[in-house]
Amino acid sequence: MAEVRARVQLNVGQHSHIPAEIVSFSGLKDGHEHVALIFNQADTEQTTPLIRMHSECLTGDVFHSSRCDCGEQLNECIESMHKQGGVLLYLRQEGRGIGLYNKIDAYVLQSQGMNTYEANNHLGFADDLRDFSDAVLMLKALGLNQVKLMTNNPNKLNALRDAGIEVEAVIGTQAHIKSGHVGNRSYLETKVKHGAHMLDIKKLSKPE
Ligand SMILES: Nc1nc2c(ncn2[C@@H]2O[C@H](COP(=O)(O)OP(=O)(O)OP(=O)(O)O)[C@@H](O)[C@H]2O)c(=O)[nH]1
Ligand SMILES: [Zn+2]
Repeated sequence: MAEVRARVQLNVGQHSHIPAEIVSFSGLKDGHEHVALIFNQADTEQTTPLIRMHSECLTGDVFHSSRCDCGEQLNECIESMHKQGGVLLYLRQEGRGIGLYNKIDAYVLQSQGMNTYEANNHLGFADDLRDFSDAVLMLKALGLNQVKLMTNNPNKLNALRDAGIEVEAVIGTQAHIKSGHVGNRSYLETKVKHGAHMLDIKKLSKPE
């Protein structure tokens, strides 16, 4: 069982204009400082709030790197939750759980032609090391057993359903495509073809 440790107001978003609360927890299992952002008090005011489990991506979330779509997904999520309320779980699972330095090593291999999963495997890691059990503990600590989930990743849906959280709807995020030599098009295509992601592949293969 995890519990809310502290909850405090702050404004977020690209212009610090979106009111939210940040929540810390006690009793999480994996030793990382995961946090929740709550919009419009959705945890107490809504029976089935929109939620997102967002895995940390320093390069994408902070620097808006061309190699992925994480920062754009994060902004899209914050804007949606500003409008309709929601709970954003920001999970400290950098690089699908392999950590930042290993992710940079994987990028080196991707620059040499491997795809994102091959690079992980070449470094001795599974395709995806993430475990969403702390996310489930966070939802339960907030009293949430019934949600709408914002994702394109079927593993996240399965993780919640397996833990007894009722997922009433899955809302995909948009395809945020960046072209060019170190763009994210082939990264997103690989996630669709080999990772069963539910992104619209036609949009990805369409020339700009
Ligand atoms: N190992 C590795 N991790 C990456 C790479 N590109 C992005 N990541 C990480 O992948 C994770 C992406 O997380 P999420 O945004 O939750 O995404 P997702 O599994 O694609 O699912 P949704 O965005 O919910 O559809 C972050 O932890 C990133 O740091 C890469 O090339 N290699
Ligand atoms: Zn990223």
